[in-house]
Amino acid sequence: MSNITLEMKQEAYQTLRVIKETFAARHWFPGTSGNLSVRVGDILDGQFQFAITASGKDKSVHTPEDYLLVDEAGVPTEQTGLKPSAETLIHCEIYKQTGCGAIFHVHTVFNSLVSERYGDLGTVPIQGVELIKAFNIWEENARIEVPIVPNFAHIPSIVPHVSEKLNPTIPGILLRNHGIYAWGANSFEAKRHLEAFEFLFEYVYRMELLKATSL
Ligand SMILES: CSC[C@@H](O)[C@@H](O)C(=O)COP(=O)(O)O
Ligand SMILES: [Zn+2]
Repeated sequence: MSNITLEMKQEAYQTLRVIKETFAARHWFPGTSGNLSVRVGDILDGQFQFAITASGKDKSVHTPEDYLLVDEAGVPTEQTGLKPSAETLIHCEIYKQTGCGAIFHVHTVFNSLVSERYGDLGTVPIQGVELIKAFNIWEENARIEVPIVPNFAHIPSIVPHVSEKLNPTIPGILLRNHGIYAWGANSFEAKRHLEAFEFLFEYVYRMELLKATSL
């Protein structure tokens, strides 16, 4: 599509590169897991493009073949031998539902454990923890519920669950025993949200353990 300039594309790739390096240093991409995307340009009549990590790459290293541009259907918009992330359709759906500007997905032990622990409930309830303010929720003793959707090897089967359970006031969704998708208006906000979720999941895990061991 012609409205994306080379500069816009390069800026998006550079943004992903910096985020990727930062998260890799935290060991947030074990075993090639995780994927990152940023929208490039506006959403016009439901059409948009975003830069996304290529599938199956070692996200702890940089190569000239780490990213590509896709459209709102997840189809590459340029000639490339690269395959977009296997989970591109989840990114497409989140962009469509929220109009956000960046989406980051990581697998961590804490987000996986917590998603499994609360999987049958369908949400992770969290109340009264300061980091909830990172989601722009400022009320006293705020309570949030982070949605959890089932995980399937067949990614298109996950998408309707994301559409159904996505809560526009909570910028993240857990895939059960898989990982989290967090998003924001831009990469700065998506990073803030992801960091807050990870803090809160570790808090929930440790608090449960504390309660269980101090009985
Ligand atoms: C290698 S385990 C992780 C994958 O199955 C998947 O969940 C993931 O997050 C990365 O897939 P990718 O296609 O590289 O974006
Ligand atoms: Zn994943």
